[in-house]
Amino acid sequence: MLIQWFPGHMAKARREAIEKLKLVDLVIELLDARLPESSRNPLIDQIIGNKPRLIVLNKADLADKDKTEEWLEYYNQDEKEQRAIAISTLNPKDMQTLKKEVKAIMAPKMKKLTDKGVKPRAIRLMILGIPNVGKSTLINKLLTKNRAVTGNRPGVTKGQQWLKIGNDFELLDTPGILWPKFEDQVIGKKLALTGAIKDTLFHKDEVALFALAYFLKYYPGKLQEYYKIDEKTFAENTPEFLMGLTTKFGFGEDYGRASEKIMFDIRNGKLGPYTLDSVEKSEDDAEKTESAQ
Ligand SMILES: Nc1nc2c(ncn2[C@@H]2O[C@H](COP(=O)(O)OP(=O)(O)OP(=O)(O)O)[C@@H](O)[C@H]2O)c(=O)[nH]1
Repeated sequence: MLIQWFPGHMAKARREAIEKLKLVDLVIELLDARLPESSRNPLIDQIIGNKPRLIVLNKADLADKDKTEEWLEYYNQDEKEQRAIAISTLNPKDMQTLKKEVKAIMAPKMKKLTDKGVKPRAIRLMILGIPNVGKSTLINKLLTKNRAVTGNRPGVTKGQQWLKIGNDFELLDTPGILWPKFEDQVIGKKLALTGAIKDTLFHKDEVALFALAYFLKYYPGKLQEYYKIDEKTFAENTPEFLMGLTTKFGFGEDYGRASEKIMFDIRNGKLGPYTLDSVEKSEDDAEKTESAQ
């Protein structure tokens, strides 16, 4: 579901997310592993506040493994007091890892409750993230067996239901959907390329040119292999390169059609795994923001 975001939608999404947060013990902040920073909502820390959270980089099967490791190291630095894992909803084992992590984060709180004599209860969860990061897929995958709805609990009256995951967890059946970042053109192109925002917000050629420039810089071998091009075909100048590929595809001068094909191929991992955000860049940006304040 792709939404055009306007201030009214953003305010409503924020309000709804905050309402849901009140009902849960822990929030799963779902990100796209191919763009861990660009797929975060700009106000996420404010919205989640001190609520325990597990950052989950989803679609790890489509992302560059080395970069995913770097991102996990970055998010799991001790001083950040947060936990992050990478998963793919295609991998059932990853669902077990996710549950284990949630339990580990919640263990001290749950122990405190049982020490006080409170009967042990299921951990209540919700999933929160921008469009297209895989929220609905994750909900379905977590519920492979024992799909059941529990009644008589907060939330149910608000048109939501708790879904039971075994005996240990209850999950809100509707995820929190937040708006993506769009104040920055580069982030916008990354989001369009991976399908998180409508690619019609940009001219198709713009997104394809951005993608080609990125792959030429970081993953030239993937372009070479998938499009079967030799080194000579690589033009320094990306528009020229796009023109060369259009001819190679047999699309004449239809650069729009070639751009669509390139976007489709990259979005769907045809060229292999890739990551569009880098930890170093993110650290530079954080420093710039701090020094500007
Ligand atoms: N390769 C891959 N694709 C995935 C994974 N998880 C989800 N997807 C795909 O990503 C697309 C979006 O997934 P959804 O579950 O609809 O995402 P969502 O966050 O609920 O999207 P909205 O309803 O727009 O908020 C679908 O085509 C899924 O099949 C994953 O781990 N790997």
